[in-house]
Amino acid sequence: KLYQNPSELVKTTYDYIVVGAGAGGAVVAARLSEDPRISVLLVEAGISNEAVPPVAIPLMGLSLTPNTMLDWNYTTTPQPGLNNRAIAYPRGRVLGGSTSVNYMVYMRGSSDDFDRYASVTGDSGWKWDNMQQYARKNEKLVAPGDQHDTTGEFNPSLHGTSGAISVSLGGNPTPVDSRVIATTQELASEFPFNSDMVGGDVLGIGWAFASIGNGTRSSSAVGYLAPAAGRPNLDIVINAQATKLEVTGKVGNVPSFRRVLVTEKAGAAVRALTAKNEIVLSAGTFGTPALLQLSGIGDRTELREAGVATVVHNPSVGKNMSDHALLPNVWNVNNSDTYDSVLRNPDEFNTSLAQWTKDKTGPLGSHITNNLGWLRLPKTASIFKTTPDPSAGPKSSHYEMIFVNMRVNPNTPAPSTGNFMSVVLALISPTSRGSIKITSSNPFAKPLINPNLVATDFDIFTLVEAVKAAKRFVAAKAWNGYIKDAVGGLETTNTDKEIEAYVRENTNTIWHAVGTAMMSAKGASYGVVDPDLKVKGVDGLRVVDGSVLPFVPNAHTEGPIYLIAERGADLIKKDFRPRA
Ligand SMILES: Cc1cc2nc3c(=O)[nH]c(=O)nc-3n(C[C@H](O)[C@H](O)[C@H](O)COP(=O)(O)OP(=O)(O)OC[C@H]3O[C@@H](n4cnc5c(N)ncnc54)[C@H](O)[C@@H]3O)c2cc1C
Repeated sequence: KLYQNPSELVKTTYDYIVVGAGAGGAVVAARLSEDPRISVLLVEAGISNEAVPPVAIPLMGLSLTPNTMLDWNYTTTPQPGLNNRAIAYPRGRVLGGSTSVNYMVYMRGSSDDFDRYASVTGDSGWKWDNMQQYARKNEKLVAPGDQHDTTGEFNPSLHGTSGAISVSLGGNPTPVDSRVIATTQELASEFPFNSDMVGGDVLGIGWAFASIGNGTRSSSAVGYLAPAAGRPNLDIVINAQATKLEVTGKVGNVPSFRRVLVTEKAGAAVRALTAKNEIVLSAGTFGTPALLQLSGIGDRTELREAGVATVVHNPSVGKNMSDHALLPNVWNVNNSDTYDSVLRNPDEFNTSLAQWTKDKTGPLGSHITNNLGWLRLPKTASIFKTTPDPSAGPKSSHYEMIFVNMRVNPNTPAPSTGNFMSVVLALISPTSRGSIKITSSNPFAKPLINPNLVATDFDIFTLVEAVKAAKRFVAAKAWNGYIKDAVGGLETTNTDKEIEAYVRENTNTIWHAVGTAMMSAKGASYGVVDPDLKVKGVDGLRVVDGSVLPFVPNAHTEGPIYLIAERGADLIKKDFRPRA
């Protein structure tokens, strides 16, 4: 049953309480409640995804954040690597979490990523080969919106066809796509074609998948919660913010945390809810460490400064944040068939909306990108003299190229005229690490979020090289007559020094922060959760969301987090014993 706020809840005790209904929490709540013996309450601070129709419309994803009612509306601390700019950091505050507001690029990561998670945690269950069963539980490959012939665009044997999330190739061909693919033939040694990036080797350029089915967003709310919502053993409460976990006893000499305080908003009544088995934290890379810290689990000095009494001293809580920095590069193009005009011209928008409403096709039903590329610095790059290669392995990249049939730039408003193409770069194997910490015991006060983007020599080096690679890419003959000129500052970058200044002035984030409650081996001297996702040093708490990933993967993060959550749900189910 769906409750509109915590005061409506009839029951206050469940076997499991899951906090946060995003990529992690929706999976856990849906999978646990498959077992009719298990009662589950899913607690979500935000509203229903169905309350805001544009959530379902793929290209309107661009308008859902930042600074909207669907967003936690975070701003980072000033970023030294970005000329001290403080940037917006959106996070979904809605059923589906960030999967209801994100841009829907769908990937799994590289085999190296998961093999590294296994080796860092000492748990072979996180290995790529073992995780493929969960990829299949997650993915339901469906035809693209325009039903085009997809032969040669992917390898069907690698995909799931009966999972929870609808996944498809781009449903609206753009003038950019064929030129990108032609460039992979023309400049094959530097930019080879990858026939399918979900197979574990991400390297090369190929066709992109999106969590879109029938021209509609397939979020964790749509794919996992909607089919489970009628189960008598699953309750979901929205407009319900968890503000604190409370100690309910001791097991051996460690404290149990089986009570969570929940409220609709500051000043509203507080409900105390009890989990007989476990509380599962799925509040995301910012929400989960913040809730741990508010509850006295964190670095004791930071907690003291925030006015919170320490229950468990763990200096790793909120640390080790790794994120993909994003740098949009934009060119004017000789073609009026770009998405720029759909989004700024009311007549075109209304025509497209009518088309989408009729049959879910057209620009609004399409994905922001039809092609992606995952690339490495050359082995001979000078940076490797001073920095060991931070990538997860040889099938993993240092930077990504995202090809977009419009101007993308989160830093400045779109101009009122012009047609554009963007090669958006993302820094995939950063060596910078950031952090999050609360500054007050007030759960409604914003935490300090410091992704610490582009803070190292490796990160700036890689982005500068990536800009040069993007320029080489669009200099291919395939773009003759299409690309006019670079804009947004790119046009005046010739030397490495000029490119560096441009990078620092224009880089943002692609919103993939992970790692702030990282997994590590049992008994390790660092880390927040064990490989079974149980919080170290306490009883009754697990974390299942992006915060457990020790390194940001070779993927847009929803896919890998879905996989982690599918296995996490399996681990929890295996441990289930009815409790009085
Ligand atoms: C604008 C944007 C674009 C993105 N684009 C892509 C993309 O194209 N492809 C991709 O793969 N990934 C993308 N991502 C990233 C991806 O969506 C996230 O990595 C992923 O959803 C994170 O999953 P999660 O479960 O860790 O957290 P979330 O999905 O963020 O879920 C956390 C949930 O917990 C809730 N919550 C937090 N605190 C509390 C509390 N105290 N009490 C109750 N509830 C709470 C939140 O409201 C939210 O619903 C994007 C993200 C953003 C913001």
